[in-house]
Amino acid sequence: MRLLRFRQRHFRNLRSSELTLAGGPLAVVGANAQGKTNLLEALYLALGGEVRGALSERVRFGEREAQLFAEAETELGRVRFEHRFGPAGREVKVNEAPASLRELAEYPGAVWVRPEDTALVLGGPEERRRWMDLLLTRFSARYRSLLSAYERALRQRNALLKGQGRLAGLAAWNQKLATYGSEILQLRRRLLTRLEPLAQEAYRELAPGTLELALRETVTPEGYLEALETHLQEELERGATLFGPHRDDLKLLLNGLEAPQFASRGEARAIALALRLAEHRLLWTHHGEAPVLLVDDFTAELDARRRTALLAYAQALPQAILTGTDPPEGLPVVHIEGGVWHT
Ligand SMILES: Nc1ncnc2c1ncn2[C@@H]1O[C@H](COP(=O)(O)OP(=O)(O)OP(=O)(O)O)[C@@H](O)[C@H]1O
Repeated sequence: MRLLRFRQRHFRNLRSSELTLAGGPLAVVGANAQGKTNLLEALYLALGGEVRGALSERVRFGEREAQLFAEAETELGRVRFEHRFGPAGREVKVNEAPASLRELAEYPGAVWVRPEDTALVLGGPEERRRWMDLLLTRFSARYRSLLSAYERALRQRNALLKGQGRLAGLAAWNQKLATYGSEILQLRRRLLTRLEPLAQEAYRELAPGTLELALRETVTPEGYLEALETHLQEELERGATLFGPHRDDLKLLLNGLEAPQFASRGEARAIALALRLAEHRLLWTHHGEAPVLLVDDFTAELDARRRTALLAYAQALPQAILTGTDPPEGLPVVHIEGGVWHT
């Protein structure tokens, strides 16, 4: 997939309205706080990406609504994406017709690599769960529905465990939770089988050492219902559901050691980068065409070997956009200052 044209209005500090893009790698260069991250975030959202926090925060201070527009070339032909967001919510159109996030997932979109990704390694289990969940929703519309059905059932069951309702209703919620939860576990297992070799390969290219990925599950799909029934007393005491995908974690082992506890910052950055590149490769295989690779602050915490490997990967893609305070050698450059860009 290749982004050909991008337009924006009132997105954070961005002032220029239009950017025309060629294929291959491109560097966006500027001093701190000039809008490099904002531009990448805008491109990511324009191509269907999902971000944390309210979209209304992305509207320029003092304005009511922001608009993003992207025209891309895909194997299915030219596609035009339009987004409007503000206090009234988000409106998405694909080729002028209203569309849902679910429909956006039919395109390769973009993968966004950021310094904050180290939280995938050094942060808590919820960071890694969220990453797996977001990735799975890009492959499977069913996963998206399962996840929201599971979360709804979990809230209801937890309310009963906290004494807000009649316990007689618990059996029905156990059944629902076990049905949705088991399928979620199966889909996560399938994801991991495909993801692990890709992450290992990516890590080998970036740094010495061996990376392993595994799920840390609180319950198996087969034993789910029984676990809910047999641990009821403990769950009543704690007022929460203690088993299921909402409690699981993605185990990251570097040379056999738990990375969240033992990895250095540089190693954590390399592991996080390997996870993102694995995500990119997996989406590429799934769609049969590469997502646009967006790399924010490409020099951040990467040593020379890692930078070279990342640059080599980016240069071989149909399109990659990298930001930094200094231009990487040999790449076409767009300069950005005070939200205004120029080539
Ligand atoms: N909703 C908004 N409206 C207007 N300006 C905003 C909004 N949100 C963020 N900004 C401003 O955008 C500016 C640029 O931020 P951005 O993160 O893109 O910088 P950057 O070029 O990536 O810098 P760095 O190199 O420091 O990471 C910041 O000064 C920030 O205050």
